[in-house]
Amino acid sequence: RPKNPLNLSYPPGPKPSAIPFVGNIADMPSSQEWKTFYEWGLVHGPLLMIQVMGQRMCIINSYKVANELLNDRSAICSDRPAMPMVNDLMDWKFNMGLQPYDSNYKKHRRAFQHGFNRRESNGYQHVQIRENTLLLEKLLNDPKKYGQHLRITTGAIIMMIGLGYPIKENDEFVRIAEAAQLAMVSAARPGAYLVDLLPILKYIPSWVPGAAFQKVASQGRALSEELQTKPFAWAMKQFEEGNALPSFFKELMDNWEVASEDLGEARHIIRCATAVMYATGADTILSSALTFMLAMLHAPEVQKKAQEELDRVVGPDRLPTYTDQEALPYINAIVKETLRWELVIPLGVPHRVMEDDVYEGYFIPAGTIMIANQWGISHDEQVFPDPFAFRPERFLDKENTPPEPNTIAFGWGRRICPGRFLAENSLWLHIATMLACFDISRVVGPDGKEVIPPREYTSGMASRPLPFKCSITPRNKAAVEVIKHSVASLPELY
Ligand code: HEM
Repeated sequence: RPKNPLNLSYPPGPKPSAIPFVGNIADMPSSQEWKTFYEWGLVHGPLLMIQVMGQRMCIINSYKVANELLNDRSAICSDRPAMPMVNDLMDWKFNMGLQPYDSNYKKHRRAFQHGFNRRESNGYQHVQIRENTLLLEKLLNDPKKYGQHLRITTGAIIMMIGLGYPIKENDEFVRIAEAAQLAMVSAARPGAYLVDLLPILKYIPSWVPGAAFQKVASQGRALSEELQTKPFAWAMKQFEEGNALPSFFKELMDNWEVASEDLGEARHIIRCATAVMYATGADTILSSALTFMLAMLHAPEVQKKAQEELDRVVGPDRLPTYTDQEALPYINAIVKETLRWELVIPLGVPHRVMEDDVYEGYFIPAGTIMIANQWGISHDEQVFPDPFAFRPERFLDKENTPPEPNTIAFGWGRRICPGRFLAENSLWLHIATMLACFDISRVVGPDGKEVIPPREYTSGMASRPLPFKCSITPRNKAAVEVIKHSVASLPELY
């Protein structure tokens, strides 16, 4: 087929190097890529193209363009780039999020959609309520360790929903999942490892000087193996003994045909899906919950307003819960603003175009990698005026409603995050109950002044705030009583 038959121009972008082939490699940022890509957008426009070692990549910095390319043309834009470092060397092929858009992927996706559609996701609210109530108690007793408590809570929620597994202190499965996830996200940054650009490198043994990635890869591979086998073996045993609690795993085992007509294949898909579930679910929810805490230190007036709403609608005698959702518009707006203000996956997960395409007169050849700069899109001041401020009010303006941040933060088209309903449920409950019970405030520094922690985030495919100090104190006696009473009324076991 003739390439670019009409000789159209490619989308604009920063000028490539004069050295043939290397393209824009020298321009590629090594951290916080989304900020550089956002600045490029201001110079070159909402759709730009770069080229690195012969690989073309489009970077999208606008909601409209992302919708038109990644949602409306999802049928030709849902493939993933080959990521040899992660997929082959670290053996993350089990992760449907990284699989090419083919019939195998579609089976994995179907299992996930079945397990986490809106109705199924709401069916796990009792898990979120229980673990969240236990979190409030921990924060009452030991608020300084909030980061650690939150991590354990999100891990506990995911393990229970995914596998029906109650985590223990220093839990082995949590350790495996966290270590594997960390290895994966740091390797999956666009261009983090040269091997993704030069796939031939994957055949170089690890003792060759400069081939450090081989060592990283072999550690990653061992973790991936543990992640796929150990928790699954535990869950299978429970299932076979008839002791399995309701979970994503059990739902799929009971209805395995949704994954495949063939039992052997269905089991394989279920094993992969449960491993993916806790590899993708815990860290992402944790990151958004931490962003909320950080935002409260930046926008104390928001916290006051939210607490007024909670006092008026819910009152001092009980915790807010899911049935209050509709009556709490300001809390709902905070959840939206949390998803917009800082992004859990700032550059999304890259898509890959499967057929030549033309957009607004520009040529986009098949094989181009499409990166939606979700951070940049969420900070487009044409769409979200005063984008760096944490201002939930923007979602309450009936005349001028901006796009819903959950249509940005969770990605696009046929690849949109299948865990989004579950994630939003967790984040909502966390935000509503934290604001009902606690004042989240700045600590006072040695100079007697309040410290506002900077908005500093880790680099990598998934991003979260760097550790920051904050003070978490019960709002009043009633809040302490409500927490204690709620914990006491929890059933002893699931
Ligand atoms: C605040 C929390 C979360 C955020 C912001 C988030 C965001 C995302 C994004 C941006 C993508 C890529 C979509 C695309 O390619 O355009 C994605 C994919 C995915 N997410 Fe999430 N996610 C979150 C929580 C979860 C949870 C709780 C689960 C599991 C229950 C989950 C499972 C997945 C899976 C399996 C994929 C791959 C989908 C595919 O390639 O078809 N995520 N997520």
